[in-house]
Amino acid sequence: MGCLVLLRHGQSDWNAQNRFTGFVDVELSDKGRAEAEKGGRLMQDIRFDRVFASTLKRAYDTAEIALAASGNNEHLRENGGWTITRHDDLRERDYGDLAGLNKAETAEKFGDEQVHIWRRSYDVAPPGGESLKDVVDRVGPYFEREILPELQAGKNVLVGAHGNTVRALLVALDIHSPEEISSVEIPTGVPMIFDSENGTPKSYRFLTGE
Ligand SMILES: O=C(O)[C@@H](CO)OP(=O)(O)O
Repeated sequence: MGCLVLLRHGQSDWNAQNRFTGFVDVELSDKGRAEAEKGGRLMQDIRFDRVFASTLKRAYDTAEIALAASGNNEHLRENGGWTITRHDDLRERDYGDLAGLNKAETAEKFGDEQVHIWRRSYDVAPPGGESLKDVVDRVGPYFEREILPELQAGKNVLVGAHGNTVRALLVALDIHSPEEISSVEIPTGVPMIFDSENGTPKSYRFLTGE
């Protein structure tokens, strides 16, 4: 079994502004680029065979910055870029009508409880968007079809992901239950390395360098 690392993107401009982002293709902030570099340095011992990312630039930019900073993955450079398999199924949860709104202002308007339900419930979707369960239903099958066979073939795999796609994968892999996942928060730019059992990833730890 190869090694799996999930990497939530570094801080984005809209994370810094506390805005719902979802499918909107925003840039990394300077802090986010620095987080991606630090994450890459912490992965200096891992030589990846395959890299996957969402089609949103904050995810693949983070993966590229981290690969460059790792110093151990030059074989993945191609034509001035990097060999990364990008797919829409790995995008952040669609926040629908909330995309672009400030989270604190939205909580003032609709109440903290309603905003918490939109952000962290398992099966309630924000207006016009996806619930976490919807994300499990698109990320889980993609993982099983495209990523798991690579791990089972002994390949080391990096996935440039998003907060809610990581949370969805932790449910899809049965590492956290739908109840537990509502209180799980994923830090930006910190690699998550998985241990496997019986051919599937079963537990994880954050690589913080501490
Ligand atoms: O806005 C978003 O797309 C996500 C991740 O930044 O937010 P939240 O953590 O509130 O689900």
